[in-house]
Amino acid sequence: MIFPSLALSLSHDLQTINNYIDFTTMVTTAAAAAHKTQQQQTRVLIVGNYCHDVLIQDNTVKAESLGGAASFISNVVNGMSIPCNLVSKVGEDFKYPVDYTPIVIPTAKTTVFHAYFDLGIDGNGHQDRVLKRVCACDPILASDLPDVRSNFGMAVGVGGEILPETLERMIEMCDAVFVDIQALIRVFDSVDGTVKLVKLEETGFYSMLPRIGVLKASSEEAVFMDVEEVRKWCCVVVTKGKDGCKVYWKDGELRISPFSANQEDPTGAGDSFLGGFVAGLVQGLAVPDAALLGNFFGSLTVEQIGLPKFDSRLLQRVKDEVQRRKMQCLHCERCDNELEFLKPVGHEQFHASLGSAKLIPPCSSQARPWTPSNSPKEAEQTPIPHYTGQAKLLVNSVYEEPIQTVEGKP
Ligand SMILES: Nc1ncnc2c1ncn2[C@@H]1O[C@H](COP(=O)(O)OP(=O)(O)OP(=O)(O)O)[C@@H](O)[C@H]1O
Ligand SMILES: O[C@H]1[C@H](O)[C@@H](O)[C@H](O)[C@@H](O)[C@H]1O
Repeated sequence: MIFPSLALSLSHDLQTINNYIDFTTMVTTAAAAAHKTQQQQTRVLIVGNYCHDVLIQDNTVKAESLGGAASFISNVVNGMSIPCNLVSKVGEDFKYPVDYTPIVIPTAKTTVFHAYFDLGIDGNGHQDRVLKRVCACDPILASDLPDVRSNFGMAVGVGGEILPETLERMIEMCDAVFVDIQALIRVFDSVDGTVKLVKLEETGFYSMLPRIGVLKASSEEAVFMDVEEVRKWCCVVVTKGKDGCKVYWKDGELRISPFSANQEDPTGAGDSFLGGFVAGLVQGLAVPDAALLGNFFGSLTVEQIGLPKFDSRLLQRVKDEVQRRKMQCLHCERCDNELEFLKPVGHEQFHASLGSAKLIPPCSSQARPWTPSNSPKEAEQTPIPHYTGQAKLLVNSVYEEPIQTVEGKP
């Protein structure tokens, strides 16, 4: 049996059959390997440091929470019940309870970012925050990675912790590697840690592009690479905030529709997108459907402050929709081992089904009966001020300590 994501689309909005990709062998191999190990365990390896995020507006700390692309991504991947492995480094000051124990470096502190939401708006809404890395934990070395093969590797550093040797090792040990460009092109002001971006081709990572599967960038980051050049080597996904995303491959490109959202905090939207995208591929979706799942999780993330808490009924519904979609696409299997980049028939319907899942009213802690698997900690809610000053309830089960705020001392 062929891995479902290798299905050939019979879509009516086909561009031309010549657009069919033939260059993503690594992603394809990962999909095939994932299928082989499906009965055992698909391995997703997430590499990037956890961090502590401080959100600041009008000189006031609005919220503090666990951050780092690795935490947002594992939150989505776990939410979709996909097992994964995570390699991260923190200092002894790290107090968040997390699912994947980080490596604790006694001589270093946990990475900390301050995100200023009132410094960088340019009128066109292009830059919605200025980031400062005020503490940096140690880099993740090749020798820190597990000595076991993975199907999907995700290089998702935030503070410069991914070194060229780290990425090299991931390429060696993973069937396909997904990279967030923020792990490659960030540099940090030596005085105040302000995050600046450099051109991808000026980094030590550029020559590795032909050996990675997917490079994801936000539209602000995408201008730091030549998309037309890079798409010759690997698949490029550019996220476009409320406008969804665009997927580029060697001989085609596709815009993937967004989901509507009431944005509270953009932090982690790109990370959750990547988590949803990879979760979709692991589950056997074609690239456009997986990107839709990415948009879906991105839109859920912007609606909450900090690391989002996904409602369990919503997650169940999403898993059901993904299963249904997988079954729907089984009939259009393709015989050669290639990833499907074109929109499979029923893509719009899949978008509508996910959209309606967003309408499920959240489980309220009052409405849910207490059971041993639904512990009091899980139902804990913490008031947190809305960015506009309005009080807002956030489900806050992830943290040992509630999200810290200044005005709304929990
Ligand atoms: N306001 C929004 N409404 C709906 N969906 C959104 C919104 N903002 C982001 N998204 C979804 O999240 C994805 C990622 O968002 P975005 O392009 O802003 O990434 P990003 O700039 O990397 O985010 P961050 O750096 O804050 O994690 C988008 O492709 C989109 O699907
Ligand atoms: O927690 C956030 C998040 O992971 C963002 O994607 C990243 O850009 C920030 O640096 C980090 O503080």
